[in-house]
Amino acid sequence: MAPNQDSRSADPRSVAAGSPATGAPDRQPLPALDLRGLQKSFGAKQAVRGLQLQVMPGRLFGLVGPNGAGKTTTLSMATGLLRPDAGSALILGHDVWTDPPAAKALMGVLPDGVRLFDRLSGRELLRYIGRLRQVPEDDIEIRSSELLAALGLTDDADQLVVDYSAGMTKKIGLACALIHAPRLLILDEPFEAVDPVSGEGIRSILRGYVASGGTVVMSSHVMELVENLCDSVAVVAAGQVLAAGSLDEVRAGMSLQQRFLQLVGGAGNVAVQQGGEEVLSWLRSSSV
Ligand SMILES: Nc1ncnc2c1ncn2[C@@H]1O[C@H](COP(=O)(O)OP(=O)(O)OP(=O)(O)O)[C@@H](O)[C@H]1O
Repeated sequence: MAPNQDSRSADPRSVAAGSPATGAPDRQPLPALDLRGLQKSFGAKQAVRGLQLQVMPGRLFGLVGPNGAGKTTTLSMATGLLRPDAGSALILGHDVWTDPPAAKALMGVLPDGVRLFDRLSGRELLRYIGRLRQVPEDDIEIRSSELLAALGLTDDADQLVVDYSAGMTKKIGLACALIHAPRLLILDEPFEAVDPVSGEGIRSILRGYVASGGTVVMSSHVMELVENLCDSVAVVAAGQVLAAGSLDEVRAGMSLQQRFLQLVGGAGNVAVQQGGEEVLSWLRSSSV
């Protein structure tokens, strides 16, 4: 499904000031996602520390980082689910926190631990979200059927979402994020719990979406997946961006996995040695 082209061309802020040389308007695109100095603490824990990130339109952008790095907290602030302590989040120039209707109309969101109206069937849920997003009734039916088919959910469309498996729940959440053909998709771990066949279907949907002008920002722990799917990436640790740019810039001649371990500090052999001491030695069969 192509992103909503009408709203894109209608956005007056997508045209910058006139060019002094030609008098013609510059077509400098606004970032699809612009995170400026985001901060969030939970008690004494600083989860996100002045995080800066820009994602330009047409990117398939991967956000990677170790557990507890602040990815979900960042994406929650970027999508209006969690209020930042400081900083701002702009979607194609619209501030998520001062102009939520405009910003939210432009994005589709798959949050962490999707909380859906699970007493509806998959098809009913899509109809509900479609209406909420003001999609015309006829389009809702057509889009719902296409999304259910593309995600392998047609046979389960009339089953209650509460009875869906984890992977099916992830897929119906993704369908909900797509139904209004947003211009930016923000997806927290979209491939988690999804089987390989469905995963291929999702990759194909995301590639097609980006090829038609959409932008995807997705978090993942799977480096190979990010490396094969994304064209740009940011490595986040301790609530800050350690590196961001095109995949090749960030990889710097290594695999993404190697570069990730270099940036965040590999813990691969911690079970063998720590300060020269063998740790977890009691787990080794020779010690039993
Ligand atoms: N609601 C909360 N209350 C208290 N602490 C929180 C809360 N949400 C997140 N944190 C803390 O903030 C930090 C960042 O968490 P976050 O979930 O954003 O990390 P993450 O990068 O998404 O991790 P993972 O890869 O494990 O999903 C962690 O230390 C976490 O314990």
